Amino acid sequence: AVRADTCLRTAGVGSAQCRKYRAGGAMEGGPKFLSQAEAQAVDEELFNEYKFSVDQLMELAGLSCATAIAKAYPVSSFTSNLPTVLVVCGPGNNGGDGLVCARHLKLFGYEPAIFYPKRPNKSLFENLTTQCQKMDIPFLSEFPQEAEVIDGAYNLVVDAIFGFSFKGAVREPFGTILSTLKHITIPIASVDIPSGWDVEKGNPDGIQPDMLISLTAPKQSAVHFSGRYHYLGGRFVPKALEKKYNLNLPTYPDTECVRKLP
Ligand SMILES: NC(=O)C1=CN([C@@H]2O[C@H](COP(=O)(O)OP(=O)(O)OC[C@H]3O[C@@H](n4cnc5c(N)ncnc54)[C@H](OP(=O)(O)O)[C@@H]3O)[C@@H](O)[C@H]2O)[C@H](O)CC1
Ligand SMILES: [K+]
Repeated sequence: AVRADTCLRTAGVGSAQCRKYRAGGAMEGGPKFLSQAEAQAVDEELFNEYKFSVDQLMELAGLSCATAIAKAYPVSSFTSNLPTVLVVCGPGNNGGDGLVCARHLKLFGYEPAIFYPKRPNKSLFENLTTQCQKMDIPFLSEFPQEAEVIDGAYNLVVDAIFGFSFKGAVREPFGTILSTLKHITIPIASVDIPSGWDVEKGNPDGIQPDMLISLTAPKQSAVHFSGRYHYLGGRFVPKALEKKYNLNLPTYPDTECVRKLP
């Protein structure tokens, strides 16, 4: 059995195995890597046909992210006195996952701080913001301009800026933020997709996260992920939906909400 991501690393992009993957098929023994349209179709079906609410799935997605982070970067692995983490949240649901993740990180003993420059005028996001504020999670009023300042103040950056709806050239203020994040030396954990990457093609000049937490199923750009930790989270996909889209999801260990991918 060959997995799509390992096949690209070991057999090479041009190999027959990888052509099979790139045509969009599920690799034997590994999850299907979704196109942008497939990711959006699965998402819509979860909400419209299966009647999940955004709040429900966002809570599970954000909890998955915090859990995966706690497995890969336990508080005890940080060398600084305080287990500080900077969570950068974007304007859509990926940003909402980041807010939920920050809240769970705080409950897990981390010291998260949030930068959330573009806040949608919707009660879902307002409520998530209030929850974080009431849990004494600080919101930064400005993004640090120098990569060294981020390196000095934090142990990890959670990238929850853009997910599977990202398209085109990055607009401000996120262009400047991503340029700064390209120069930090502390690890980046990206939620669902490394922000600024094309959902299918990736971005060789973009940020290069150390961790990727793919939600529901990996997206095609995940084959270009070269960090140390790739986790799958969002253990909420009904079997019938998994079958319909040939997701070929791996099993999660007992009651875990995440699993590490090779
Ligand atoms: N099904 C699941 O597994 C679930 C996934 N979740 C998470 O949701 C995101 C997808 O969320 P969505 O709200 O659809 O989109 P994004 O968060 O990716 O981004 C949308 C916002 O980003 C802006 N945008 C898009 N492109 C650009 C750009 N080039 N520059 C600047 N800004 C951009 C966009 O702005 P518009 O002006 O275009 O509207 C939006 O504001 C998924 O990845 C998961 O993380 C759910 O939490 C749970 C279920
Ligand atoms: K992201």
